[in-house]
Amino acid sequence: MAGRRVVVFPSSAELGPVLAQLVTSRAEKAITSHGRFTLGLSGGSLVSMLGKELPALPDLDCSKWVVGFCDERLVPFDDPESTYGLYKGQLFSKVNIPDSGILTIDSSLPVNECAEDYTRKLKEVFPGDSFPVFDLLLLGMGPDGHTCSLFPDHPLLEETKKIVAPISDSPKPPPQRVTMTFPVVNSARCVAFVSTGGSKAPVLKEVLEGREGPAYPAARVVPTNGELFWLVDDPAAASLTIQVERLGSGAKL
Ligand SMILES: O=C1O[C@H](COP(=O)(O)O)[C@@H](O)[C@H](O)[C@H]1O
Repeated sequence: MAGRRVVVFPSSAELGPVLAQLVTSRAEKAITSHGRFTLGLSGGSLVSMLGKELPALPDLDCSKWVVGFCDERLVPFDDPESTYGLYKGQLFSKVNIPDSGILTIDSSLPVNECAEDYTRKLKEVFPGDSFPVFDLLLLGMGPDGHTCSLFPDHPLLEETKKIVAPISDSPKPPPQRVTMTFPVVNSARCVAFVSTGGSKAPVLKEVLEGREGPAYPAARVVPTNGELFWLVDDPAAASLTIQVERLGSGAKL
């Protein structure tokens, strides 16, 4: 791992613009080095933050972006729980990512086939790699320490072969989902968690400062060769005792 950076902002209002800057700086670097930018998106609170910050950037050009989903809920795209559906309304409709560059699940399939179909789509985009190497993955973390749809104590935490796994018993609704596995997450060139709000404070402390017993899913995100950022706000960071960086909205990562 290139080193973990824990960066604390006064609030999500200051965090958002720096997250957008991180995305565009890694996009520029990737396009210069290999002609395209591969980005994995998570759902939850990230959707509205990215939907607010990215379209507001002047001259944002997403024509060379390829976007996948770190996890997705198996519901129709017009269901309010659909991560793709939410991004479509709040982000994709406002920026110029080509439709062919948005890797969606086929939500009409049963969950196992949906995971296989999404695996095939990822393999087409990353031919030759045993696990896809995304330029940037944006992750969230639930108050239970889950990330993607990798939940505490679930057998999927031990998955080492699959790129995408189905889950039918998600403790957080909806129960059927597909998720990238840890080998994919930990192969990325850069991973950034975004965690805001006081409800995340207890688990953030456990994840970043360690605890007895099995590691929370979010604590298992340790990119083999990539960068790892934790971008958090003051309420989420309230219980931390480790050294952190404190930045404001004009910062560059
Ligand atoms: O269910 C999910 O939750 C996590 C965390 O969401 P947040 O709203 O607490 O940030 C999210 O990262 C994941 O993509 C989603 O499916």
